[in-house]
Amino acid sequence: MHGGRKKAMKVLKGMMKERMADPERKCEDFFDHVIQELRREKPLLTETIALDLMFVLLFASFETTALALTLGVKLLTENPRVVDALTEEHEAIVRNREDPDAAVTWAEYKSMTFTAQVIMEIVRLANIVPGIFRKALQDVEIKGYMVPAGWGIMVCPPAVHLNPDIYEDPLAFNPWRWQGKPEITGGTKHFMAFGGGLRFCVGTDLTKVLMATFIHNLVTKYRWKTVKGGNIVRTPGLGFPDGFDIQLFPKN
Ligand code: HEM
Repeated sequence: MHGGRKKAMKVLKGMMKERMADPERKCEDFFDHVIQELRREKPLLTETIALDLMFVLLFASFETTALALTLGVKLLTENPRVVDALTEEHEAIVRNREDPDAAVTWAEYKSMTFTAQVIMEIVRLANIVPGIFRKALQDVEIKGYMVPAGWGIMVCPPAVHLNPDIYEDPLAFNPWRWQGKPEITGGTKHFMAFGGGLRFCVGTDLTKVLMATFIHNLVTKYRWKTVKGGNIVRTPGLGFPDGFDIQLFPKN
């Protein structure tokens, strides 16, 4: 991770230098907006902070979604019943389209009831973010323990998501456990894969759309088999030390 960060920072630094040197450049993406801010007389951030921000955002958006999908494909591979139910949902969507090759529409996305349950179940088990940090603003007593004001607190979402008192047979990949439950749009005491409160993940809806679109294409267009890897480590973040390679075959 440390080496990876160094390499990514080098690439970002290079990009920043190149873009800063080109005053004619059009504002095309978020990095350009940050650079525009840096060009102002009194910028809100320094170059170092801007680079850290770009790195953290890349990590928070790309790495999280990719990891969740990797674990998702592994869980689907091990649970063919879930793949069957997903295939049914998505093939019905394609059948109801005028143009079967058209892209997923918003209405179609909103109709993916079972897929939404699968995504909840993937992120519950993935526990991509194993710890969330907060600070006690005042003395708080919890179950007889006093947390003094000013102390740092690490909230541990996996302890909630894998608690058998909250989730029956917690290690089982069972999307049906979410059936009929109201949609969770923020963090709750029992679900905090995207954090909660003021710092609730801003990318939640985006990542759900990305995952649903990926699943849609996977189950309507392909079959697949595992080629290698798939072993999981928690250090404490989720990792695949030997990767997870699959081979895709066109469905028809
Ligand atoms: C499976 C995918 C994802 C998971 C599990 C996830 C998880 C989280 C969690 C737990 C937090 C709260 C951290 C805290 O309270 O300290 C968070 C915050 C955040 N996430 Fe995500 N995230 C995901 C995808 C994304 C995506 C796709 C983006 C951006 C496009 C994103 C951007 C952010 C940002 C900017 C914050 C900080 C919000 C703030 O502090 O106000 N995340 N995420």
